[in-house]
Amino acid sequence: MIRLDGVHVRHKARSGGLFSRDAVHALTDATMEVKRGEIVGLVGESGCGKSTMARVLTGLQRPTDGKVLFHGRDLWEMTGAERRGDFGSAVGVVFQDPSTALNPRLTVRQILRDPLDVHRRGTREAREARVEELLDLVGLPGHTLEALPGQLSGGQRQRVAIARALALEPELIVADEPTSALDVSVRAQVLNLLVDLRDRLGLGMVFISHDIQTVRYLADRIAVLYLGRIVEEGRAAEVAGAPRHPYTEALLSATPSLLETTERIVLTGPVPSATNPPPGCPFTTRCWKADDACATAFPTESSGPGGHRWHCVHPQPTTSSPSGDPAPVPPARSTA
Ligand SMILES: Nc1ncnc2c1ncn2[C@@H]1O[C@H](COP(=O)(O)OP(=O)(O)OP(=O)(O)O)[C@@H](O)[C@H]1O
Repeated sequence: MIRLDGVHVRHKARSGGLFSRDAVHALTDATMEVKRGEIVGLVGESGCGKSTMARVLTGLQRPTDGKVLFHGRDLWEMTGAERRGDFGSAVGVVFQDPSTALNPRLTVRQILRDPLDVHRRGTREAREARVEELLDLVGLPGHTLEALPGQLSGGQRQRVAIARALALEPELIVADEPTSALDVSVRAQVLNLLVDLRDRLGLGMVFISHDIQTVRYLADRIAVLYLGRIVEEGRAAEVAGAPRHPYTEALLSATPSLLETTERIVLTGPVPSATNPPPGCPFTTRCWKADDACATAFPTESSGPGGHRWHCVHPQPTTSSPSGDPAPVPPARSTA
């Protein structure tokens, strides 16, 4: 449905309010695709390029290089009207914080009707019927329609935001950390709702999170981002059950599940600056396996079964089954 082909996003770096000659490499050579009915999880630490990827996928950010193909058509060769119209209605976005994403002065009815009015969808009666259908889709009771966002709980507000994203019957939903601002008690409900909507509507979905254990629970495929690069990508069972990139293993060990006995890998130091990143593997400065071979050039792509691919000179051995079973306990280590 949608494919990024060698996408780069670079920004001009600023220092002290002035633009410098340096570039911020927010995304480098990103290639990935999302099929209909599939949930792709994007994971990585803060600043690794997740939101940039979301902006590229939703047409809000034009790549500096590379292509965004929607059903094979180059998004940036479409006219502005096509991009806003056909593409704009085919992609829905759910943001992290529903408190700031919803206009506090509009009722839920007005919030849900707004995209239908802007895109002139059907008659007035048809739009009203669609608004009620949307509320039903996300499991909210009818009286919610007359409420203001401030009168709803965080979980209910996020359901409204999801309903709004569905208003124009999109093919793709991009959800940028949609549960991070919510109470722990309602997170699972919102995650279940997203999976349920994918199943019922056959949507493609990109789910962005810094928490690989959450992503593993609902995604079909996972792409792991580090300093603007996709360092590993594949089916969730392989990436989370038998990771090949040390960074993926470190992310997995950071939030171990109750069933797993994998020892925690402590990554020391921050993610390096995205301004003029080093030519080699971006993970070199924090990797316990790094040697001179890692510092010279970005590792070429290696691949395994099911489209599993990774960029690492010293990949993790394939020790565990890709069924998601726990990997054997690795030796204790730290990058300190
Ligand atoms: N408009 C911009 N101008 C300059 N640099 C930018 C701009 N937007 C993003 N960046 C930089 O690009 C890199 C990737 O940012 P991005 O927001 O995509 O990361 P992220 O993984 O979403 O982080 P977070 O989880 O904190 O939102 C960061 O180094 C960020 O500082």
